[in-house]
Amino acid sequence: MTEPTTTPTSDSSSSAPALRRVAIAGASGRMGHMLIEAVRNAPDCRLAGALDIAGSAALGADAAAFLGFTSGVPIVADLRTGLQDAQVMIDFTRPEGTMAHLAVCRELGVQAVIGTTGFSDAQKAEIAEIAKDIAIMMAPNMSVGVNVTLKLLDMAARAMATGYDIEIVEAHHRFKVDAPSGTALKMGEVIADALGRDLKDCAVYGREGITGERDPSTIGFATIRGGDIVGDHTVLFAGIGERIEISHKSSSRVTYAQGALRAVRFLSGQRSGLFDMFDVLGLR
Ligand SMILES: NC(=O)C1=CN([C@@H]2O[C@H](COP(=O)(O)OP(=O)(O)OC[C@H]3O[C@@H](n4cnc5c(N)ncnc54)[C@H](OP(=O)(O)O)[C@@H]3O)[C@@H](O)[C@H]2O)C=CC1
Ligand SMILES: O=C(O)C1=N[C@H](C(=O)O)C[C@H](O)C1
Repeated sequence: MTEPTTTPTSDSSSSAPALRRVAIAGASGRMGHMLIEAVRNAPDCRLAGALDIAGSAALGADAAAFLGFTSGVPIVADLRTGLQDAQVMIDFTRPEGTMAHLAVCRELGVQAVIGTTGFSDAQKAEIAEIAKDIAIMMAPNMSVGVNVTLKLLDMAARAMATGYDIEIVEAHHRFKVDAPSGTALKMGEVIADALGRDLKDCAVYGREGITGERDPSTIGFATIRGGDIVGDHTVLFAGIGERIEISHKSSSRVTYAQGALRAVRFLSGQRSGLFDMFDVLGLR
C-alpha cells in the first residue's frame, strides 16, 4: 500500500455537508443493486452515475427502478457519461470491465472503490500504477467480519506454524464465475505471509487421483458452488489429535455494500494511493 496523502474536501463552501457523488459500475448486478440501495439510504451520499456493459438489457432504465423509485440517473454504457458527475466510482463487475473503468477514472480524477475479484498479477500491477494518480480502495471482501477473520488467521497461522495442515474451503452461489474466491485467495496470502511462505509456491488448488501424502508446507483450497450461497469461508488448521476451524459466513450482501460506503468516506480525504479494508477499518 502506498502512503496516504490528504487533501481538503472541495465542497466545503456551503453550511450543509456536501453529499458524496457516487457512480456505480455494474449497476444491474447483484452487488450493483445492493449498492444503489445503500447509496439511496446513506444520508451523506448521492447517486451520480450508473454504468453497465454495452448490450446490457438494463441500459436506459432508471438506476433505482428496481426499488420502485426514480433517481433521475439512467444506466449508461458510455464510461465518460456515467462518470462525469462522480467523485468516486464503486465497481463490482469483472476484471476487464474494472480496468476499462479505471482508465477513465484516472482521466477524470474520479476515485475508485473496487470490489471485483479475479484480477491477474498484471492487472493488479496496473491498478497500483493508476493509484499513483487517483485514490483507490481495493478489497476482495468488504465485510467487517471477513477482515477481522483475516486478522484471526494471521494470529492462528503464527501460533500453529508447524504440525498443522492448512486447508481453505469456500462456498458460493451458482452464478459466481471465479474460483477460488478472492476472499479465499486473500486468506491464503495472509497465512502464507505469516508463515514466511509465498502462496504461489505452496498453494494446491483441488486434488484428484493418486495424489500421494499431503505435503505439510502446502496450503490447500477447495471450492463449492451451488444455489444461492452468499459466501462461506472456512480455514482448517488440522493437527494430530485436534483441529481448529475458523469460519465466516455471509447471509446477506448488505455487509459488502456497507463496507464499500465506508471506503467511499475513507477516500474522501485522500488524493492518491492504493488502500485496502484494513486501512478503512483501522486494522493495519
Ligand atoms: N469485494 C467484495 O466485498 C465483494 C466482491 N464481489 C465481486 O464483485 C463482482 C461482481 O459480483 P456480482 O455483483 O455478484 O456479479 P453480477 O454478475 O451480478 O454483476 C456484475 C455486473 O457487472 C456487469 N459486467 C459484466 N461484465 C462486465 C464488463 N466486462 N464490463 C462492465 N460491466 C460488466 C454485469 O452486467 P451484465 O449483467 O449485463 O453482464 C453486471 O451488471 C465479482 O467479481 C464478485 O466476486 C461480490 C461480492 C462482494
Ligand atoms: O462473488 C461473490 O458473491 C463474492 N465474491 C467475493 C470473493 O470472490 O471473495 C466476496 C464474497 O465472498 C462474495
